[in-house]
Amino acid sequence: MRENTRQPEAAPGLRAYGAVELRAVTRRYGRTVHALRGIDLSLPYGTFTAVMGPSGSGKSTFLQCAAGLDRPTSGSVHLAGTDLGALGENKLTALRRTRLGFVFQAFNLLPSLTVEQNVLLPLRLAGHRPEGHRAARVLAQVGLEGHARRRPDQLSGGQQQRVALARALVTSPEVIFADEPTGALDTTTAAEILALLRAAVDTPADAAGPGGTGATVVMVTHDPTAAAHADRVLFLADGRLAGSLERRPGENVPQRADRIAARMADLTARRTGPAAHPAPQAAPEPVA
Ligand SMILES: Nc1ncnc2c1ncn2[C@@H]1O[C@H](COP(=O)(O)OP(=O)(O)OP(=O)(O)O)[C@@H](O)[C@H]1O
Repeated sequence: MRENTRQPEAAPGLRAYGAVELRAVTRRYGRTVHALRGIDLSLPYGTFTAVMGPSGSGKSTFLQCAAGLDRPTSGSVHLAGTDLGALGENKLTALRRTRLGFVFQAFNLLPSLTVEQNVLLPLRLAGHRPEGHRAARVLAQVGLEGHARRRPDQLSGGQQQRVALARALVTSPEVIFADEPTGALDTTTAAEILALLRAAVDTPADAAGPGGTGATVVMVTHDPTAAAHADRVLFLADGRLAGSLERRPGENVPQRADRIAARMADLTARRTGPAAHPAPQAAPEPVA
């Protein structure tokens, strides 16, 4: 079900390229709003990256451009080796449907469809015959065995987000883009969803990446605890990368969340405090 644009499986040199690569990406709205001012990054296969930043810093714009939902004003985006700028709308849509997964804050399930039908929707839209066993596999993966015939309004919020995650996983996507996936959930349920995203990255059996890595996850969040589940947190400020934090070996989620919250507080203070004039120019840490 992959497109021809996909790179050969397990080509050793492929690992030299990221699953998500942005080069000098800018996005302007009209003449005056510079939502992204030149983003360069490479996210390795089988990694979990969180993107944080103050309100208006460009997180959603970044996610939209990285996921091929929006086109940059300048610069290039490569997903798993495919240059999105070289694709017309039809090919871009096909790539999104077959090689990417999406999870949103509002779940975005179709209320009139059963859980199984919702999960199989990406396969249907991609023109494949939906196979019940694939829905059963991903529903088991997210802990929803036995719920296939229910409708979304018969499920809790956490269960609905599990369905959305199963729907994102059903095509074994190379990259999963998540926009505030825990924003509408309580703390315990949020932790469960984050553990499932983490598992999608850590489970080679899902074989989404070349050489059998798990999925690559890119998640926008406001929540330091959610970001603490990622391998790396990227910080955006005023449309630029303003540093990153790496996961430290042996550090637990609360400790990491504290570090992330401190960095966010620092970014926000630079923006709003007396030192915020002129606009912050934090020296970006190099992003591999
Ligand atoms: N369609 C649009 N037209 C004009 N300006 C826009 C549009 N979308 C976003 N912007 C502007 O671009 C900048 C970045 O917005 P973006 O939504 O990417 O930020 P964000 O970090 O996701 O914010 P938030 O955390 O509040 O959701 C903001 O100044 C915003 O007002």
